[in-house]
Amino acid sequence: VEPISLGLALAGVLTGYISYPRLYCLFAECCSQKQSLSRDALQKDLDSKLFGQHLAKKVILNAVSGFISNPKPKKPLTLSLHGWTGTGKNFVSKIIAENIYEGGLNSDYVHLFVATLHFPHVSNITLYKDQLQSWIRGNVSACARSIFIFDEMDKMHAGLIDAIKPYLDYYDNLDGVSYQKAIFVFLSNAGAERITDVALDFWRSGKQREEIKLRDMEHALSVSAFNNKNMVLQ
Ligand SMILES: Nc1ncnc2c1ncn2[C@@H]1O[C@H](COP(=O)(O)OP(=O)(O)OP(=O)(O)O)[C@@H](O)[C@H]1O
Repeated sequence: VEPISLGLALAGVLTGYISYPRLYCLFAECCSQKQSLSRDALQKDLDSKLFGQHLAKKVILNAVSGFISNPKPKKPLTLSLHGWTGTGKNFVSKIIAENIYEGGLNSDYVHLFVATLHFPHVSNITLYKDQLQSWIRGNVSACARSIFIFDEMDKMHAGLIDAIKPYLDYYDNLDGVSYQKAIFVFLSNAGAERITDVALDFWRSGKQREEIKLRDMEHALSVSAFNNKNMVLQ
């Protein structure tokens, strides 16, 4: 094969690879890869991996699959998961991430922040706030379907929570960026005592754990939220 013909053929393949996104996405992770999510696959994952969390399973399945299948959501999806340590909050976030991006938590489009690790010093709050806002803005500009997971929300400075709040609202765009397809997951131990109290009350009255309804928890959590400035649900 002549060098010129070979060069032209290679250039043609390269141009096709770069300009035809689906081809490119066969070899590299793409933001648009999983614009649709399999509800059945998510349900199967939740059923087979997550135990004892019937309420979380149901809410997460409906919220995540409904949100991803909506081509024009009015606001980002915000999930706030509460419970004692070791109840599966990080675990379920990983399941959600894996069902949206093949790389799961390692995906370029999934961002995990741990309050005590990433924002440890109260004296640096202004700096953290600027960095966090530009991180969110930059990543959503690059990929509208970005996922942000905030662990230890109950230990996060209230000023930083305020910095995130504008992105969770019904804005078409903020400074030229639309956040409506993004997903924010907040993990917190706040409200855990109330959740345990409700479960204990059900157990004491001889009821099954699965009989606990979302409204039983919502009431308990709203009381907790009212008394805790770091609860996102407020
Ligand atoms: N409901 C559950 N079903 C199945 N496995 C679970 C469940 N809860 C916890 N696990 C297991 O325990 C491990 C630790 O749980 P995980 O890190 O998700 O807890 P957490 O609620 O995020 O705790 P923390 O508040 O300390 O961050 C998980 O990786 C998983 O293997």
